[in-house]
Amino acid sequence: MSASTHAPALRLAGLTKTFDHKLAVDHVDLEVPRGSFFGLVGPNGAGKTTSLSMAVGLLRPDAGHAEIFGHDVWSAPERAKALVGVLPDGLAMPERLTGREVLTYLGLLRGLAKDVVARRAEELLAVLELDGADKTLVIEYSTGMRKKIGLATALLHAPRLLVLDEPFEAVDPVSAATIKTILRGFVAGGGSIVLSSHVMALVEQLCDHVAVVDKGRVAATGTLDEVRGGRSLEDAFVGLVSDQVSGVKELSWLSSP
Ligand SMILES: Nc1ncnc2c1ncn2[C@@H]1O[C@H](COP(=O)(O)OP(=O)(O)OP(=O)(O)O)[C@@H](O)[C@H]1O
Repeated sequence: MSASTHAPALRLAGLTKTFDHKLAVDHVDLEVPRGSFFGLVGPNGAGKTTSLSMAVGLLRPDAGHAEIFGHDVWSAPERAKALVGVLPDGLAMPERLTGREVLTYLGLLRGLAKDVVARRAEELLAVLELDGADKTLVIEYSTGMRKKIGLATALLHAPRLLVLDEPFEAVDPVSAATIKTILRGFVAGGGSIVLSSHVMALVEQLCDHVAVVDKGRVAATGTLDEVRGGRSLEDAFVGLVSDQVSGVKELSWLSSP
């Protein structure tokens, strides 16, 4: 499946979503350049997961568009979804299958040849250090193992864009280093990545572009250096969402008498 020549890897235009009269995402515009490693950061409840879910066709927006390499996620879903690998928040997995069975099932569902699925599943399980758990059912996986098998399912069909919601959450440092190497290699090979994270140091380490989302809106976006403006990303982030930080009251009853 080819990607349209000049379009960005991901383009969000006016994406909006309301839940029960509460505006969760408010006219979000965002461009993820091809070949970029793009970090999405924001406070709890800022609208990151909702935006990413709409971006990849998991949640229908109330208004706006999402395009993956120029293919509209809602009017051309087959083209768009062939080009993207997704690690959603709280990924639902077939719990009574082993990791290898999950990969085989999803690979065949994607239309990959049986031998291709078998080879890639073998490599992914080995690289993500899940081969030891090959006989283990997903229901017995730890949270970190679930993240890793989720990442494997996102990579299986060799997408050109990865959209990863908190890929490092609950992942141990050794596995995190492995995942970082895989993701850097993916970008070095011409792929594009959007990931959300609360860990600023990790975003600074990996990403070349960043967007800060706050209260359903994009508060800042650009290259990492543009958004940081000579500060650490954490300081820039806190500066952009500072009304929440300055409003924190001390819990006097926690102090020793
Ligand atoms: N299915 C839903 N039903 C009702 N409200 C929702 C639903 N999903 C999200 N929301 C609300 O939308 C807002 C944005 O939530 P979202 O999960 O997108 O934020 P987030 O930036 O990903 O947060 P976090 O960093 O805590 O994961 C929040 O106020 C949340 O309570």
